[in-house]
Amino acid sequence: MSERPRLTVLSGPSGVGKSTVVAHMRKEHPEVWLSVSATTRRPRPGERHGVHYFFVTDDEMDKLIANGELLEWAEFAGNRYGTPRAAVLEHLESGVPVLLEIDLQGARQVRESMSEAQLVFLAPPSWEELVRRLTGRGTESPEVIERRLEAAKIELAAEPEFDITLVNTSVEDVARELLALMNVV
Ligand SMILES: Nc1ncnc2c1ncn2[C@@H]1O[C@H](COP(=O)(O)OP(=O)(O)OP(=O)(O)O)[C@@H](O)[C@H]1O
Ligand SMILES: Nc1nc2c(ncn2[C@@H]2O[C@H](COP(=O)(O)O)[C@@H](O)[C@H]2O)c(=O)[nH]1
Repeated sequence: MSERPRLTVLSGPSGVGKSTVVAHMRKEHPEVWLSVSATTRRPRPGERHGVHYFFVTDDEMDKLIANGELLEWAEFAGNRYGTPRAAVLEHLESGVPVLLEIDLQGARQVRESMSEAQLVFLAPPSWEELVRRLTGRGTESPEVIERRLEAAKIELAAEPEFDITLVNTSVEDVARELLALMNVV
């Protein structure tokens, strides 16, 4: 019987490059299963329901929370986000390496409920580069960027809570390091 893999959580400030790194990693290693979160945020152009997120209404999110269907959930910059519990547990049970890409509040909840999880913090090379990336992505209004940068200050201060920090200078390097941490390569 294969050993149950560890759950890996990837967190870090908005715009640091989490999705970019994960997409790069999964191009070469599609066997890594990335949890699809539920969110009340509106889809960005190109985002698809069930692929990037499950886009839900406030009422639907209320029900997911009330029914205990989320492993963790948090409010981030004006929207709610949560990880569907059942799919995560099923994939771990079947021996698949599982990755969650979630915020600091979610990472803290996972640490409480699944102590075997490894928590990885993705840090920017500098504050200026983080601002450049978040602004340069062009997906958020100036007001939302401001909220996300306020959250980023709190997230950066929480870095010591994580098991390991990777600095996202090179997408390729970080993707390789993450795969090694997940025992995939
Ligand atoms: N190593 C890198 N060097 C330069 N630009 C990068 C790097 N990694 C990511 N980027 C760019 O930074 C921007 C933000 O990346 P991405 O959307 O992956 O961030 P994120 O951490 O997933 O953000 P969020 O938490 O808001 O979803 C994108 O435009 C991406 O192309
Ligand atoms: N606690 C959770 N945080 C999540 C989840 N899914 C995504 N996120 C985090 O939210 C912010 C914003 O994401 P965006 O797609 O709107 O840019 C980012 O830090 C994500 O990692 C989740 O299920 N739970």
